[in-house]
Amino acid sequence: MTFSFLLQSSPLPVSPKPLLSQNQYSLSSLLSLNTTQRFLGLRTLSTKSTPNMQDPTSVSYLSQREAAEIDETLMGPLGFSVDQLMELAGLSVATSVAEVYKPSEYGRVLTICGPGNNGGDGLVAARHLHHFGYKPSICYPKRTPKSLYTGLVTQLESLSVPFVSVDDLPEDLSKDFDVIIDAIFGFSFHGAPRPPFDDIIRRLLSLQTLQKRPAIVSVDIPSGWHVEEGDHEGGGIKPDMLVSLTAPKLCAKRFCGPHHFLGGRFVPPSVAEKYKLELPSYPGTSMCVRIGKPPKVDISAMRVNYVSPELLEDQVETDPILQFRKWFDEAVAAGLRETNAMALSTTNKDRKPSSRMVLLKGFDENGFVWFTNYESKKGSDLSENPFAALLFYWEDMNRQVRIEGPVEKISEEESENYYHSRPRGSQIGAIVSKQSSVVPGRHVLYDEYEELTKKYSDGSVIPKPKNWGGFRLRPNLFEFWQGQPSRLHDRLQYSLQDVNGNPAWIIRRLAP
Ligand SMILES: NC(=O)C1=CN([C@@H]2O[C@H](COP(=O)(O)OP(=O)(O)OC[C@H]3O[C@@H](n4cnc5c(N)ncnc54)[C@H](OP(=O)(O)O)[C@@H]3O)[C@@H](O)[C@H]2O)[C@@H](O)CC1
Ligand SMILES: Cc1cc2nc3c(=O)[nH]c(=O)nc-3n(C[C@H](O)[C@H](O)[C@H](O)COP(=O)(O)O)c2cc1C
Ligand SMILES: Cc1ncc(COP(=O)(O)O)c(C=O)c1O
Ligand SMILES: [K+]
Repeated sequence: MTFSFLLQSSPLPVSPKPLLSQNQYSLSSLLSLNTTQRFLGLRTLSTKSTPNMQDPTSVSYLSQREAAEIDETLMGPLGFSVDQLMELAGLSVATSVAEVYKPSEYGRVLTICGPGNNGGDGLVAARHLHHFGYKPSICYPKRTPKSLYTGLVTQLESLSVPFVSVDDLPEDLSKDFDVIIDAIFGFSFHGAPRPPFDDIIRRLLSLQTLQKRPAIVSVDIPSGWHVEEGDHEGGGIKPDMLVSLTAPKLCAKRFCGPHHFLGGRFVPPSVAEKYKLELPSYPGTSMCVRIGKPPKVDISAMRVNYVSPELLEDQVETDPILQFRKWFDEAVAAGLRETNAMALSTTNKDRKPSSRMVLLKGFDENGFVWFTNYESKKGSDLSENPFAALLFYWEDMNRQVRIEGPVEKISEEESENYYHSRPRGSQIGAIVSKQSSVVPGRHVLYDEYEELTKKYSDGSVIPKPKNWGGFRLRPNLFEFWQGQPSRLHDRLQYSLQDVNGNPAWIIRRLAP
């Protein structure tokens, strides 16, 4: 089964999801699942899970001369070719755009390309955006007859990306485009814009008075701005996004739009040292990094309109465990992070509820298993009221699964087996953590951790604490939720009922 999920979302940053192909859930295969999850955790922690926001005051800015010098150094002694740098610069622009403006909402992208390398970056960005699912158009009035540029044009033509002449550009650019990429002038701009770019920049300026207008993304320099002094007279374009390449130029200090990104992940340490460049580190494998504060958002206006395939009664499995397995498989195949993370809700004897995330470590017809400290808050709740609710939310698939039922401890043997399959550090962590109790400070945990690490450095077996082990929830209720437009979601509930003296799963559709 293939999926085409459309998220119509507000323009918030999204994270590229790493792919994995882990597909085992029996208790016997817990070790491999665990390893994959740890690997993912590490990878994604260093990529996008923690937004990499930079303090703009800690970033260095380049003068026009320095920018040109770095360019010459890269393409001279450092052995880069202009094609290479342009490819990486254009890719950075495309990935920055994709971080903020989703193709489902901002598909129609006009790239306006100037005569120099800034224009070349625009051509490359348009090609990548095409492959990312956008519908780019290009306006490239002063073509450079060099093979690098004619090659880029040929590549775009082979993708049927339309080229629009200045005369054919609508006077009002707001109707036909959702994003306009300003790749007109870069750091070699000087003086006042000459035709036809003066008129194009005027059209970009006239957009500013409109309420609904395309987002303007400037490559390296907002075109028309002085490379060092920026929009010092205040009459220039006000881009929504600036993608600085290599390092921000001095004019970027005057950029006050919501999205400032850095791209051009190719600066070698020698260049960074020579020009005393203080630059943010790129997260994970990303080609861009946000500089500056995240944009202010209106929380009340944050919403996603879900668009997904229908979930119909005659398509689902009659056994909810099989249906869960199907959705779990699909979530894993889609590369979702921590597919096995679930919210666990418990109540205490006073009927007060409490929720937290735990990791699912196995499921089958006997139930759903997770591991924890039996003396934790959740452990104490479950001893007072052995019923719980589990909740999975697979955001990228517009899916939610609710599972409810009675809970019991799993056997000591099962807990022992799982405990010893965990990384030794986590085994020691479980001994150190008197989970849910008050700790006077971090050092208390770390001191004991260090001590035990030394004690078990010979590789000997780390004994499982008596109070650590698994719980199993035996489901009597499932609900599979698939988000749909206008909040008319599909909800199929499975409840375990007695039918002629036999337990049977009854499927009912619930109102959204
Ligand atoms: N590591 C790096 O550094 C990397 C740099 N990269 C990219 O290169 C960009 C710099 O490129 P660049 O040097 O080709 O200059 P750029 O600004 O695109 O245009 C110059 C053209 O504009 C023209 N022009 C000038 N003023 C004008 C005016 N008033 N009105 C009209 N035209 C005017 C000028 O003509 P001229 O005045 O010389 O006759 C010339 O044709 C940089 O910003 C970044 O985007 C990345 O690709 C890779 C890594
Ligand atoms: C994604 C995620 C997975 C977690 N998995 C577990 C887990 O499997 N077992 C566990 O004891 N705590 C896990 N935790 C920590 C719990 O959420 C919680 O902080 C801890 O168990 C204490 O909860 P309690 O005081 O309500 O008992 C996880 C946290 C997150 C965010
Ligand atoms: C406190 C605690 N215990 C247990 C787990 C489950 O970890 P593992 O996959 O190593 O069993 C987690 C996971 O986040 C956790 O935070
Ligand atoms: K530009």
